[in-house]
Amino acid sequence: MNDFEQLYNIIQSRAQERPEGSGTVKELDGGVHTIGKKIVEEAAEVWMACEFESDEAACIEISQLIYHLQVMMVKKGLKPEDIYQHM
Ligand SMILES: N=c1c2ncn([C@@H]3O[C@H](COP(=O)(O)OP(=O)(O)OP(=O)(O)O)[C@@H](O)[C@H]3O)c2ncn1[C@@H]1O[C@H](COP(=O)(O)O)[C@@H](O)[C@H]1O
Repeated sequence: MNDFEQLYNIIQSRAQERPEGSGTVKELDGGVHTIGKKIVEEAAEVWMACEFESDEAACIEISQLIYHLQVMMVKKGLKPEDIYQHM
């Protein structure tokens, strides 16, 4: 289990170390357009899970949305502090 910043650090280290077989590396290599599509897809899955499925299913989809948002943050060079200042 990871919190927001732990997951961010894992994604950032994947970007730097580029281990073989990493889904994160593949997604980062797809670029902003590809990552953006994953965000939109996961956002829709969050909506559907919250409207029609269990709380657990909603939590799974929300965690996946956060992952893809963080992949975008790393791709853009944005750090958690850059986001926090707007919260
Ligand atoms: N938290 C996540 C995470 N959340 C979601 N995803 C990926 O995001 C996609 C969402 O799942 P879905 O079932 O909605 O996807 P799908 O549409 O069936 O999948 P695709 O066909 O699009 O791949 C899957 O491809 C998941 O692998 C994640 N992939 C990785 N992580 C964490 O990121 C870290 C690094 O992962 P790797 O880079 O793969 O080592 C690890 O600690 C993982 O726990």
